[in-house]
Amino acid sequence: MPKIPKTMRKNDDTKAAGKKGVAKKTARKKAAPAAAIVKAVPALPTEPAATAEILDRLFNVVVSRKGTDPAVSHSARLLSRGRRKIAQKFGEEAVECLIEAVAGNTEELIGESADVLYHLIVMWVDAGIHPSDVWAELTRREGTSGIAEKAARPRDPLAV
Ligand SMILES: N=c1c2ncn([C@@H]3O[C@H](COP(=O)(O)OP(=O)(O)OP(=O)(O)O)[C@@H](O)[C@H]3O)c2ncn1[C@@H]1O[C@H](COP(=O)(O)O)[C@@H](O)[C@H]1O
Repeated sequence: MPKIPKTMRKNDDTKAAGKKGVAKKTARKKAAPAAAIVKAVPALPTEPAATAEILDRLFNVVVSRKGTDPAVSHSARLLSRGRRKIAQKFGEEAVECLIEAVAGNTEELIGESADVLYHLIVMWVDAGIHPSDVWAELTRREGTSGIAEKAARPRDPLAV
């Protein structure tokens, strides 16, 4: 076999693959584009992202439960029991929430916060309030400090 100059051997993949180390390098080089494609395709989400959008979704679910079987749906049961019961349940959950906050129980506070939000949404459904009404009010307030807002309120002349 005729002797191949060193410079040519360097560019010959077949030769290079036969050498330990060099073969690995070549393999890595060739695999790179495929790896990049795999990285570029995001994995399909198996469950919805845990964001505040859950509040809108939960509202829609609770609305859909209105008038359905109270034996099957807790929301339907609560809604069928009327405004006073709904408000009472919200109040109970709020108290449980503040108890956990004062006790410094972080995990329990998270759970109770979820209870409060769920019961608040049931209260909105009963009262005919749409979440977007509340989001609009929060947006209107955005950027206004509570201190400034309070100072701008008209003073009650009868206040002591
Ligand atoms: N987020 C909640 C949620 N949070 C709390 N709860 C229920 O709220 C109830 C609170 O328990 P309590 O013992 O305090 O209330 P209670 O059983 O009414 O007790 P009483 O005051 O009547 O004695 C429990 O049954 C909880 O399971 C909830 N029930 C439902 N949801 C959501 O609402 C969706 C629809 O639920 P259903 O309407 O049940 O289909 C569900 O898929 C969830 O996403």
